[in-house]
Amino acid sequence: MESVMSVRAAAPRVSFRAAPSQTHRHVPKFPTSRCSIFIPRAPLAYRRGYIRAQQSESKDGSTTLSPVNESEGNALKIKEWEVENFQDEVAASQGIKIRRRPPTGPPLHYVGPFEFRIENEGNTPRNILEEIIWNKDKEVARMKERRPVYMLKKGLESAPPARDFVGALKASNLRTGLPGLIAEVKKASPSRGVLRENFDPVEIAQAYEKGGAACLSVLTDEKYFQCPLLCKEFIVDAWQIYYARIKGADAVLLIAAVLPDLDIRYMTKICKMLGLATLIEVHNEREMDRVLGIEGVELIGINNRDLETFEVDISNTKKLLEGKRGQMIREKDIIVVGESGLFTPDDIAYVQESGVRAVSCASSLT
Ligand SMILES: O=P(O)(O)OC[C@@H](O)[C@@H](O)c1c[nH]c2ccccc12
Repeated sequence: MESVMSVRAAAPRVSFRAAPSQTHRHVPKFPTSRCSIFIPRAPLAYRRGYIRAQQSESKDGSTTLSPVNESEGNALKIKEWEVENFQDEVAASQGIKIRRRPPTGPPLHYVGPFEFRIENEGNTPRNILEEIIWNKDKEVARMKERRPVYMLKKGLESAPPARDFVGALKASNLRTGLPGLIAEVKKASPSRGVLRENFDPVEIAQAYEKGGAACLSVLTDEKYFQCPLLCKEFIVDAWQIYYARIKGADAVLLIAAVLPDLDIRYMTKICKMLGLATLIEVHNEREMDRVLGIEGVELIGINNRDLETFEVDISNTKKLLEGKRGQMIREKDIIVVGESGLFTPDDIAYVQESGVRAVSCASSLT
C-alpha cells in the first residue's frame, strides 16, 4: 500500500479510487469574487493524497521517493488552498457554518490578492461540532491511506446483506401506533460524559431488541444484530459509507449542518447503490428546506440538540414540522425521526403529535 502510494505515476489512480466523493461529482460554477480560478474537487483529492503520501513516507525514512520539485509542490499547495476557500464559500452560501478543516492560510509563495495573504485567522474550532469534524477529517484521511475505497469494495460481497431500515420503522409505527424506536447504543457523549460504566454494546443492543426497538443505532462500528442498524457517525467522506456497509450497517447518518447539498446528493446515491438507508439530520428551518429540496429523501431526523451549542429543545421538532414543511413531508411520505432529549412518555407523545413516526433515544435508555 505504502509503496503504491509512493509511485508517483500511480498516484492519480490510487486517489481516484480512494476518494470517490470527490471525483465523480458535478460541481456547479459558483459566482465568487474571491476565487478567480475554478478547480473541481477531483484534482484536489489527488493532490491531497499525493502530498500526504509523500510526507508520511519521508517521516518514516523507509522508502525513497521521487521528489516533486519545489515549485511544483508550491503550485499544488496554492491550488489546494484556493479550492478549500472555494469549498467553504459554497458551504457558507447554504448556511453551513461548519468548516470541514482548519483554515490553513496562504502558502509561503502565494502571490495572489493581498486580502488572501493576511487572511489566516480562525485556526481554532468555533464550536464542538467543528472540533469533531476537524478531528474526523484527519482520522478518515489516515484510515483511507491504509485502506482505500477499492479495498473496501472488495469487502462488500462478504458483508451481511443490508436490512430494510425504513421498512422496519414503518412497520413498527403501524403495528404499535407509536413512533418506531431507534434505540441508540452510546457509551458516552460530549455533553454528558460517560453514560454507562462497564459498557457492553452487544448486551445493551440485545436488551433493546428484546424491549421492542424497531432499529438500533450505534456510535461505534463492528456490531451485528437482528434489528437494522444505523451507523451514527460524523460522515465527511464517502469512504466512511463503504466502511460502514462492510461492517454491517444498514443505514448511515448524514448531517446537514456539516454537508453541503451536493455531498448529501452524492452520498445518498452511494447509499442507494449499496442498499443503505440515509437518515439526514437537520436542526433548523434552513436545513430542513435544503433537505426537502433533495430528490429521493426517505428519512429525515430532526435533532432537538443543537450540535454547535448542545442546547436541547424538543419544541424544535414541532417547529420544523409545522405548516408547509409538514405538508410536504406527508405528501412525500417521508418518515421523520425525532432525535435527542426524549425522556418521558409525554415527550414521545408530544413529538408524535408534531408528526414524527420514529424516535431516536440513547440517554433515556441507559
Ligand atoms: O442521548 P439522547 O439525547 O437520547 O440522543 C440520542 C441521539 O439522538 C443523539 O445521540 C444524536 C443525534 N444526532 C447525533 C449526531 C451525532 C451523534 C449523536 C447524535
